[in-house]
Amino acid sequence: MLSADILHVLGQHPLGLVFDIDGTLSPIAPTPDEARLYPGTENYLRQASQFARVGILTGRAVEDGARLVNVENLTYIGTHGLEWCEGLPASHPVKLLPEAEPYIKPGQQLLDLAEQQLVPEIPNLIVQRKSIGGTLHYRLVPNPEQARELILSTLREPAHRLNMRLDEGKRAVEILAPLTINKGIALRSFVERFGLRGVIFAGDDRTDLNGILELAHLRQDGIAAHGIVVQHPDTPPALLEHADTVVQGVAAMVELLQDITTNLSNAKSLS
Ligand SMILES: O=P(O)(O)OC[C@H]1O[C@H](O[C@H]2O[C@H](CO)[C@@H](O)[C@H](O)[C@H]2O)[C@H](O)[C@@H](O)[C@@H]1O
Repeated sequence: MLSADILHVLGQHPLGLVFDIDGTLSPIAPTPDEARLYPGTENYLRQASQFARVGILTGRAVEDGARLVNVENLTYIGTHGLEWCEGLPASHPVKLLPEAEPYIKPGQQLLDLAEQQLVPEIPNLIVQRKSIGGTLHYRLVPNPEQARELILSTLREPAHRLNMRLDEGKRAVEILAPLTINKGIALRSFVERFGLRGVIFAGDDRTDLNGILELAHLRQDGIAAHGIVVQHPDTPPALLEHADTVVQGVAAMVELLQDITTNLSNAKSLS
């Protein structure tokens, strides 16, 4: 059953629904390429897009996130807010924010360095390249904690020199542009771009905290906003603290998405 607050948000027009992918709509998989949407998710997203603006807000590159979701007529926002695509990239242009462009080359240099120095040393390390920077995945390496330390110690100085930023994700080190753009700023841009009066955002990890925190600012601006956190054993406590709704795992998140879609569809048929 949907809470009164979610029902209130769903009653707003125009309405936005924004989702993280990994850990939210897709269970965490051993490698990024093995990740799949939870069964049924594509259909619910497709249905929801008939009644609301649906956004996919991910740390993956747009091309990669869109390959995984593969639903037309959604807004794909990738690389933690740096690239946007209105629809699937096969038929719509991917736009990189202009302020991110100076960081393409330094990001490539750091990833080249990782491939030269870290890949030969760390068995099963995955280097995932994005338009800006990328991610080093150490989930499958024999000694993950040792690998994490080696990655950070090898890249810290070059990252500083090249004016890039390192951060950490789930069994991963992220190479990022030193920009203040994050999922919170991207979420606000999405709301403003479509003049939304209501928005629901769902996420599960530390990069999603910026999105969840931005909802309070949107509420101050008169937008009905609701944050859903998908809880896993390693969910950062700050996310749970600021959530409006907490669901247990991806299956429960997709069940909630189904309820939201059904509600929107019923409301439409009554109007
Ligand atoms: O901030 P997010 O939008 O959640 O993106 C963070 C990273 O998510 C993906 O990696 C994670 O999921 C993989 C598939 O389940 C898993 O194998 C990996 O260990 C996780 O870190 C994605 O591949 C990265 O590009 C994102 O940066």
